[in-house]
Amino acid sequence: MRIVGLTGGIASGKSTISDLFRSSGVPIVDADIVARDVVRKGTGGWKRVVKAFGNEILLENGEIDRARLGQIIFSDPSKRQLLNRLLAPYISLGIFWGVVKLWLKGCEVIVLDIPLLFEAKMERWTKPIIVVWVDPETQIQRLTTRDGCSEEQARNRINAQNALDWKKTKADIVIDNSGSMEETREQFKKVLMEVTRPLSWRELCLSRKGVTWILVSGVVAGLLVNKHIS
Ligand SMILES: CC(C)(COP(=O)(O)OP(=O)(O)OC[C@H]1O[C@@H](n2cnc3c(N)ncnc32)[C@H](O)[C@@H]1O)[C@@H](O)C(=O)NCCC(=O)NCCS
Ligand SMILES: Nc1ncnc2c1ncn2[C@@H]1O[C@H](COP(=O)(O)OP(=O)(O)OP(=O)(O)O)[C@@H](O)[C@H]1O
Repeated sequence: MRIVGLTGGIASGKSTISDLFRSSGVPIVDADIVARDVVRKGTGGWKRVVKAFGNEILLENGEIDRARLGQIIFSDPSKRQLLNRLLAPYISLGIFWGVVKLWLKGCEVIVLDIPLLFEAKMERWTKPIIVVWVDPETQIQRLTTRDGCSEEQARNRINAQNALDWKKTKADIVIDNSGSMEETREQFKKVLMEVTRPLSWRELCLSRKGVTWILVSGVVAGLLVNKHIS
């Protein structure tokens, strides 16, 4: 199985690239969705977050007020570290289950869309690593437009992550998403070809097909040896 890492900065275009993968038939495990699921009302993650941040981060229906929690953690690094510490085990487990489910289905190439891939030190589990990059002005402009936040809020959010230029140096593949969607789609075509090239032996051995093949070969070899001895 090939586990491709997809990361970047906030509003650099990860979801946009994820959507292109999905519509090309490549399944995605989306860490933002996992992170939402693990804090649904009544879950273990929800209890931990409410205990640490108090009832003032709850909406009337008892769900977490994400906008409120976002304001708190993106303006206070110690609170952000606390939230990250509280949720990291739940998010990692959720991502792991996402991978297991796709493995059981027999998927051979999957993409993990993880904004904090490097920060959470998960990059060692993925190859290749794709970084979606944008220039700083475009990033601020897209973030303020999409989330309706001020430039200062946008900068706080950007600074809450490792620098995008640094992430770019750690990438196997860089998608420059600073231009038009058309330009991004053109780059994506090449990336898709690279990502869906035939699996290496190692990747094949890790896939469901490979594991089944190894098990069947082992059993057949065992039977033959047994027959030969007796
Ligand atoms: C703070 C929260 C409630 C804000 O929710 P909101 O719906 O406004 O944003 P959303 O979850 O869609 O995240 C948007 C983007 O913010 C960035 N981001 C989210 N959490 C963090 C964080 N702890 N540190 C740095 N950047 C973050 C990511 O780029 C993400 O794609 C939420 O982001 C959250 O629970 N974050 C902690 C969990 C986490 O680490 N998520 C990232 C998954 S790896
Ligand atoms: N090439 C592009 N041209 C114009 N707008 C774009 C382009 N790529 C993405 N956008 C827009 O920029 C915004 C951010 O993109 P997207 O949501 O894909 O980023 P993201 O990295 O997934 O964000 P987050 O980190 O918050 O999850 C969205 O409003 C999206 O429609």
